[in-house]
Amino acid sequence: MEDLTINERLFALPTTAISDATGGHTNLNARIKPLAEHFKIAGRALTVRLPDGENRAVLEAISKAKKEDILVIDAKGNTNRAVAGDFVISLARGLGIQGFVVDGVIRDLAAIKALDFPIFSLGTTVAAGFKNGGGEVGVPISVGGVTVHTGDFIVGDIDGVVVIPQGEEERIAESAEAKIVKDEAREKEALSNGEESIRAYLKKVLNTFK
Ligand SMILES: O=C([O-])CC(=O)C(=O)O
Repeated sequence: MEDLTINERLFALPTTAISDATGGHTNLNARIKPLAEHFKIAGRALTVRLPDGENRAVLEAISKAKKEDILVIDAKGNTNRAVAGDFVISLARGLGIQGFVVDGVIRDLAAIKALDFPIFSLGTTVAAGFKNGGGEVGVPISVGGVTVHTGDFIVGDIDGVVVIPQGEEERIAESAEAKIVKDEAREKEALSNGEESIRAYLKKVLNTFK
């Protein structure tokens, strides 16, 4: 694994293994889902806190983001007003932003799918957000029931989104990688020989919990 960067290592890991490594305490609420099944992200958070129904601060965040950042947007669970549509998403994509995680909704889903830009959100709506201003970029936020700081590591895939607090990523990657090796060995043991090995595996596990 020495040759891979931490981004590459975490990108290669399923969120489920990362959740096992973190203890599952920093997984976003399951309502925040990828808008296409193949969407996958792994990178640093840049946080955005929006006033209810507003979205102008998303532009400020796009202008401040570094390449490969993931915008993590606290829209307070508002499902009536979009934090972005295909135009704003195109701006983000054009500047090398990796994806959005939104405790709220976006719009123009068909065009966004065509852009193949990964978004994890509560879903979609038709109405644009208000543009009166307000909101903050880079402050601690609460998204999907989890506190997120700028610089925390975010990984998202078909199962959902996990947060790794900044500084924990090496330890969590190592632990998740080890878990995968262990799970593979367990699967091999249980499934190698049909019913016989399945029964033997179940017997062993159930006995350890007696
Ligand atoms: O203007 C907005 O609020 C979002 C929008 O429609 C777009 O980005 O295309």
